[in-house]
Amino acid sequence: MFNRVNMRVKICGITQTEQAIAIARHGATHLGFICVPQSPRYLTPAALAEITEALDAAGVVTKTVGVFADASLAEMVAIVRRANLSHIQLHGQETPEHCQQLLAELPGIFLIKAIRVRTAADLLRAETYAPYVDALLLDAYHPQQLGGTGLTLDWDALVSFKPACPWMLAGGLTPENIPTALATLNPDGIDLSSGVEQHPGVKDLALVQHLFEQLQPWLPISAEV
Ligand SMILES: O=C(O)c1ccccc1N[C@@H]1O[C@H](COP(=O)(O)O)[C@@H](O)[C@H]1O
Repeated sequence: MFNRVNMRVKICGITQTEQAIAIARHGATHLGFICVPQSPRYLTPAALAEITEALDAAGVVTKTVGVFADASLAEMVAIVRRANLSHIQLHGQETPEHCQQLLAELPGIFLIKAIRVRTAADLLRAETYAPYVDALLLDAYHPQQLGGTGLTLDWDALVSFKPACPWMLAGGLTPENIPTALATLNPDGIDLSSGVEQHPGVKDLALVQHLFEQLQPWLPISAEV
């Protein structure tokens, strides 16, 4: 078993202040907030800003990730500024050109491009984003849902995925399957949502604690990028 340093651990789909604080204290390096109105985990900009202000007030140091899907540049800029987010995750059909426009508008933002993987061609497409983003994220494909599906990727099909930037594994990760996922692959980070949830938007803090127990062999973790 390898001992991974600089592992990023993102817990996504958080909607409650107390849970955000607790999850960061468990060791999450990145907290994800869904800014996609169709999602059952959607947070209004006001509710998101309330949570990030509470994190600051509690002295919690963590990266805050706004998850968007095909949102307008103006909307993303407004929400990032209002909630003082450190990261944006693009989970829709955004192109490398969109990534460049976003970085020009928000210099200093950390940009994660999510690719929903169906075929090997999607992995090649993912690599074309590497010059324009800080990290890639691979998620499972679902025909009707953009994310938070609980579906896992075919990890064996990802073993040769070595993009020219850090990458994070998502899609159906749970405290139980995370050791196998990390032993199979060598991602720079992991991202969990429904696998540590009671129901959409409400996390199960016992599962979050179990996750970090399972991650002990891969610690220390790092919030870089
Ligand atoms: O979680 C959502 O509702 C969501 C909606 C729209 C875009 C992305 C969304 N979530 C992303 O899904 C993956 C993980 O999902 P899971 O662990 O399989 O439940 C993660 O990248 C979230 O950011």
